[in-house]
Amino acid sequence: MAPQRPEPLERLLTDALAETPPGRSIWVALSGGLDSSLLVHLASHVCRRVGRSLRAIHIHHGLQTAADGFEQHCQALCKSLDVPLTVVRVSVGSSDGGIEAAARQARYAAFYEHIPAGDCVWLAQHQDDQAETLLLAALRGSGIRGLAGMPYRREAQGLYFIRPWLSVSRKHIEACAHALALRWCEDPTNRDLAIDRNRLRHAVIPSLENRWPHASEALAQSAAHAGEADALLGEYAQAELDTLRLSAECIDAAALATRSRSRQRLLVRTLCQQQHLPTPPKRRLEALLEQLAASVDASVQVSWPGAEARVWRKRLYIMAPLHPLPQWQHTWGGQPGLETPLGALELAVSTQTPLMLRWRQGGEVIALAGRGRRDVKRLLQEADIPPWERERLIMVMRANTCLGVIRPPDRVLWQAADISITRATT
Ligand SMILES: Nc1ncnc2c1ncn2[C@@H]1O[C@H](COP(=O)(O)OP(=O)(O)OP(=O)(O)O)[C@@H](O)[C@H]1O
Repeated sequence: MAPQRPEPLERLLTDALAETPPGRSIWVALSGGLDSSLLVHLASHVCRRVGRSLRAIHIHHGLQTAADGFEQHCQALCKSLDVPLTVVRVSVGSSDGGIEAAARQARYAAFYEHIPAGDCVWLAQHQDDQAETLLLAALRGSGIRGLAGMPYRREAQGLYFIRPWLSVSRKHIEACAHALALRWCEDPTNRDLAIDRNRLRHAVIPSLENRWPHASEALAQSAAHAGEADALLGEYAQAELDTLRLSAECIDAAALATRSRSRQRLLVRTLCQQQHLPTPPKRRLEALLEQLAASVDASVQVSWPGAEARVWRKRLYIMAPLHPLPQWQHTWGGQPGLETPLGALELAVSTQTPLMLRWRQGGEVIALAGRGRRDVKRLLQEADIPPWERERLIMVMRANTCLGVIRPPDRVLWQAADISITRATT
């Protein structure tokens, strides 16, 4: 392997710095493997040169006996570079995707918990990792989002994740590490061919490269094209959803039903992504689309893990699954921040006598200013509140008199003439 100079890799780090908000720290996600060990090494030079704050974070998964050795290596490396290191021990639970996916989940949860919002995390994945990710997605039958592989830059839960070396080959990184006589830890599981990614890395891709020497580069390039197409579709879908939106909660199902099937699929998936909900599996999605044009009175519900969709009065609602409500009622002195099963009630009311809060039971009547005594049921129908929400309203009661109807956490639907319920923030 011909030794490589590190300058091109350092230049990519300088480019990545431009993507990092000024005044915020950069954190190298340091596994202790070759790539991230080289990343923290070169990042320490680049950041020192331009006076940016650099830190490293190592997640100790505790999954293998070698894990302690990884931590010691990270400690020694960061000490030699004078880079502050945070080590987080996590316990890896179970996941449908196997132990690898569970470790990844635990790792990201640790990033979100231990890195301040607004900071930037640098990951050491490179072109060959991207090629593997694309092939894995294709073998799962993924759509364009999966085929886009890993993004260069992504924002999640207030953190910025950047992969500065996504366009660099593994060979180049390895040659640089050797040229610098760098030390790193070899993960013994990297050789385990029972793991899909390892099989691609050690058996499938080398065989492809025998015939097509630039196979990894070409696959990574395809992922980049798919990423661009995905982003573009996202922009179109976003603009179209804006025209279909009827309120913060729903879009026009009748208008959606007039679009082509492929457009409907894109719009429903984008709607889910906007709400940070999982997208429906193929069959569930088709079942939902079949029912988009249901009659006004029909009430359609299609569920999938982590989300559900409802069509009601020709409107499409997509939401997190509604869990059954527990038995609950509570005495309220009128102060904001009262914890309810649906979150903290951010409302206040000045009252001499304590009020009782409870779920709607039916039969409540409220005396409204200028409108007299009204059935809450009738008011809910007139206000077009969807049926599933009608059961999740909080009634403000004094003895048997209904004084207010609240949609948690802070929307007062109606209040009686002799009371004033206000938002705590105003
Ligand atoms: N235990 C960990 N602690 C902190 N960051 C990690 C850890 N494991 C992985 N990462 C980050 O996620 C990236 C991708 O993980 P992956 O498992 O593909 O890498 P690796 O082969 O373990 O390590 P390397 O990329 O350093 O050779 C790593 O480059 C690293 O930046």
